Amino acid sequence: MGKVYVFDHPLIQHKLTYIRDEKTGTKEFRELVDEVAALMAYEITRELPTEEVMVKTPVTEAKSKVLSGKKLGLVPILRAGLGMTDGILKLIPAAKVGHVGLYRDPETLQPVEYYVKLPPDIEEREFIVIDPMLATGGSAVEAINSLKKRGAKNIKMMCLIAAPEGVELLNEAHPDVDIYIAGLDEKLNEKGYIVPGLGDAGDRLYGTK
Ligand SMILES: O=P(O)(O)OC[C@H]1O[C@H](OP(=O)(O)OP(=O)(O)O)[C@H](O)[C@@H]1O
Ligand SMILES: O=c1cc[nH]c(=O)[nH]1
Ligand SMILES: [Mg+2]
Repeated sequence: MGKVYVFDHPLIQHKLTYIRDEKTGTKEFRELVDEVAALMAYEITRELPTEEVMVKTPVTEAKSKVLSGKKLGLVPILRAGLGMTDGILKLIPAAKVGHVGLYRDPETLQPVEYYVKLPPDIEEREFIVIDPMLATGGSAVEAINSLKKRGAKNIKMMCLIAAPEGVELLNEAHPDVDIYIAGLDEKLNEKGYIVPGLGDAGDRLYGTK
């Protein structure tokens, strides 16, 4: 069974409150999503392997650690996942970025795939799939199906807000995938929106309706 981590860091929780607030406009919403994504990336990368190198300081030579060159791939689910990508890249600028384009059919709530482009070396790469919203879980399951079909073996899922229904579906479909969340909410409403949630993440990021 995949592990589920809910980040209770005060800065993440503080910013998430303003992301949820309906009074927060597009510009501030985008900035806050970017900031929370960076803070989450800081927590997620805690276990990255390091190696010792020698460095010459102005005082002496010393052994010091650097990241040991693990191949990382970020995979935002279009559109809304794009809103978190730059924040993560600020901390991990060498990560490659793939894209999976999916939209959720408003009637059936089923994901419809329209685009996939991934970086090379899929089998050795560690992927982080990014989407602010894990609602029914259908989009995340489909995006990860798409990655696995192309050879991906090591995948994490990162989202701002999840519904219990989405966590359960993702855990069932992909028990090897750990899930990282800023807020685990109460439920879905009859239209498949997360309650209390933040509304439609894509629309709030890009000012569409
Ligand atoms: O867990 P699910 O029930 O599948 O719902 C979550 C999906 O819905 C939203 O995307 P949307 O379909 O609105 O596309 P968009 O990002 O282009 O707005 C969201 O960004 C997720 O991808
Ligand atoms: O609450 C939700 C559910 C799906 N997609 C969103 O953007 N918001
Ligand atoms: Mg949307």
